[in-house]
Amino acid sequence: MTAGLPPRRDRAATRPPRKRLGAMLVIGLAGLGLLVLLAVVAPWIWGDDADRLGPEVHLGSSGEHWLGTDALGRDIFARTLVATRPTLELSALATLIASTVGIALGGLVWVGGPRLRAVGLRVIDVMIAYPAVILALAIAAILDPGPKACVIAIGAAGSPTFARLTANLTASVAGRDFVGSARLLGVGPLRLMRRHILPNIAEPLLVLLSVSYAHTLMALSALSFLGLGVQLPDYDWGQLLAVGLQSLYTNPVEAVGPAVAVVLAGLSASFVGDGLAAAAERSSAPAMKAKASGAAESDPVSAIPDRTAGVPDDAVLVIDGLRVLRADGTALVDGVTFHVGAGEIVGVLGESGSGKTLTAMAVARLLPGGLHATARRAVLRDPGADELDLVASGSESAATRRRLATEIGIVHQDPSASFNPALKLGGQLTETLRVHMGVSRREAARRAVEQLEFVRITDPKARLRQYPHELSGGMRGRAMIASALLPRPRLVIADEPTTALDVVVRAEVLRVLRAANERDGTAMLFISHDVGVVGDLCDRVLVMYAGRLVEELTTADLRAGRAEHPYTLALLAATPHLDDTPSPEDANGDRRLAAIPGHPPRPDERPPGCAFAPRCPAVSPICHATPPPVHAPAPGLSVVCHLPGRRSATEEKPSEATR
Ligand SMILES: Nc1ncnc2c1ncn2[C@@H]1O[C@H](COP(=O)(O)OP(=O)(O)OP(=O)(O)O)[C@@H](O)[C@H]1O
Repeated sequence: MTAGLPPRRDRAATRPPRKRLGAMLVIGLAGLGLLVLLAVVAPWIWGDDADRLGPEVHLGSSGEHWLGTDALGRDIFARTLVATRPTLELSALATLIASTVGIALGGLVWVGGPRLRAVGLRVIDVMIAYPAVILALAIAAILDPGPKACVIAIGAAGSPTFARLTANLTASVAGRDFVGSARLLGVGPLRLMRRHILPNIAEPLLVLLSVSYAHTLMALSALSFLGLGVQLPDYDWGQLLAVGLQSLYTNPVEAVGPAVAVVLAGLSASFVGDGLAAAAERSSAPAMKAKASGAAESDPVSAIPDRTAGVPDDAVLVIDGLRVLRADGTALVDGVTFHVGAGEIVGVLGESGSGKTLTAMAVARLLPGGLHATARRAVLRDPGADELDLVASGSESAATRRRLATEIGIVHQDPSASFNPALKLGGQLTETLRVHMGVSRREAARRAVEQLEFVRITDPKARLRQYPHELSGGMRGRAMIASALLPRPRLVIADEPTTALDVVVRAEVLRVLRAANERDGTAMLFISHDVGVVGDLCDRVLVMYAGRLVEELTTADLRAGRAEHPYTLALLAATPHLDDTPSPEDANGDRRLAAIPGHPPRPDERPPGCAFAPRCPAVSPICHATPPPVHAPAPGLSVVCHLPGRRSATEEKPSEATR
C-alpha cells in the first residue's frame, strides 16, 4: 500500500529522465501483459503439473524441475505460474475496493458542504497517518483468516490514500469557473462529481491506481506469508513463499520462484505508474494553458444606511448593505448598495482586490467555501414571480436552484476555464435548458445553434459536436456568452470577460454583449478594471475601493471626467486615451499617466476613516478620523467622501456637489 504520491516537485527532482520513463512504461505494460496472459493460460497448461505429487521431495534445481520440488514432490515452477491468476485477481479486487471507497469518500467530502468537509478531511488525515499494513493486519486478524478477509482489509487500508488524493484534486478543480457555472445551473452534488470533477482528475487517479496495485500485491503476499491470507490447499505467491522459506537453509531454490514473481509483478505495476505519471505531467501543461461557517463578528448590516428608497420599480437586481465575510468575521465586501435596472448595463470598476468579483459571486450565490454573505436586502426581482432572495441562509430548494440557473447567466473571465474540457460543447450549452426548463434534447440543440449564430460562431451545428479546446480563444469567449444567454436570463454577470483578450476579440465580445442587452433587455453587471471598456459599454458605473462602494455615476459623467471621488478621478488620470496629446515636458513625447501611489489596505487593516485617505491627493485630517458620509442625490448616483469633488489638498472644497 502506498502513502500517496510524493509532492510533484519532489517527484520531479528524484525521477529519471523522460525518455527512460517512456521506456519504463513500455517495459511495465509488457510485464503486466505477460502476467495477465500467464494468469489466463497457466492453470490450463501447468495445472496438472502443479498438483501432481511426486516421490522426489525437496529437490533442488534440475532440468526436469527448474525451481525444484516442494515437500510433496510438486513442481514449484508450475505452482508459481499457476499461482499468478489468484494473486493478480485478489490484488485487482483489493485495489478496486480501495479506489472505489477512497474516491467516493474524497469526492463526498467536497460536494457534501463545509461541515462534512472539515470533519471528513480530518478523518482521512487520521486514517492516512495510521500505517496501512498495520491497519490491514488488524482488520485481517479480526476477520476470519482467508482471501476474503485479506481483500477487504487491504482494500479498506488502501482507501484513505485515494480519498486524500481525490479530495486534494477536487479542491483544485472545484474552484474552476465551469464548476461554479454548473453549481449555478443547479447541478446536484453527485452529478457534479461524476460529470464535471471526476473526468478532470482521472489522470492522477489512474497513476495512483497502478502504483497502488503494486503495493496491494506486495501486501496480499505478505498477509498470505503470515498465514492470514490464502489458506491451503489453495495457494498464491505469498503462500508459496511462506512454504518455500521453511526450507530456506536446506533447499533455498524453493523460495526463489514466488519471490521473483512478486518482485517482477510489483516492479511492472510501479513502472506503469511512473510512466503514466510522466505522460500525465506532459499532457497537463497544454491542458493548464487551455483551462480556467458562521461569522465570528456580529453582523453590522443594520448600521448601514438604507439607500434603496426610490429605486425604480423595474430594477431587476436590488442589493442593499451587502457584506461578504470571512469565517473570522473580516468583511471582504463591506456594505455595498446598488441596483441594476431592466435593460441597464452597470459597470463595476476598481483595482485588483477591491471586491468586484466577490460582490458578483455573492449575487450569484457562488461564493467560495469559507466565505458567506449577509445583506439587509439582496433580491432578484421578477414581475411574474416572487422576489428571489440571494442571501437567504439554509440549503437551497430545487425551485431556488432552478431560478438561479435560469434567471442569472455568468460570463467568466477565462473562457477556457468556463467549459469542462472533458465534455463536448453541445451537452454543456444545452444542460440548463434540458435539466431546468424541461426542453427536449432536439429543441435545446436548435436553440443552442440559434444562440451560437447570434454570437456569430460559424458552422454552429458542427461546433456542438466539438470539445472546447477545438475552438479558438475568441470563439470560446463568444460560446461562453451564448451559454450564459441561452436560458434568456434576467441578469447577466460578466466578470472581466475581456481582460485576457486582444483588442479585436475584445471588441467582438463587447459587441455581442451589447447586442444581447438590446435584443432581450437583459440587465447586466459588467466587472472590469478597464475604465475605457466600462466607458464604452455601460450605462452606469459603480466604483469600488477596498471592498466598499465609493462612487456611483453615469458613464457620460465618467467619460467627461465629471467624477467626484478622488479615487475615481485617480483611476481616470491613470487611464490612457488614444487622442491624448503628448506633453511638451515629456522627453519621449508620451503623455505621463498619473500612477496612484501606495496600495489599498488589506481587508483586516482598513483604517477607521476613509480607506483611500492614505493615498488620496485631496486628503484632510477628518478623512483619517471619521468614516466618510454618503452623498446620494438620486438612486443610482452617489459618492462616499468627506470632500467630494476636491482634486487636491490645496484646492477649496466646493460649496455644493456639482451634480
Ligand atoms: N476565497 C477567498 N478567501 C479569502 N479572501 C478572499 C477570497 N477571495 C478573495 N478574497 C479577498 O477578498 C478581497 C476582494 O477580492 P476580489 O476577488 O473580489 O477582488 P477583485 O476586485 O475582483 O480583484 P481582481 O480584479 O484581481 O479579480 C481581496 O482582498 C481578496 O484577497
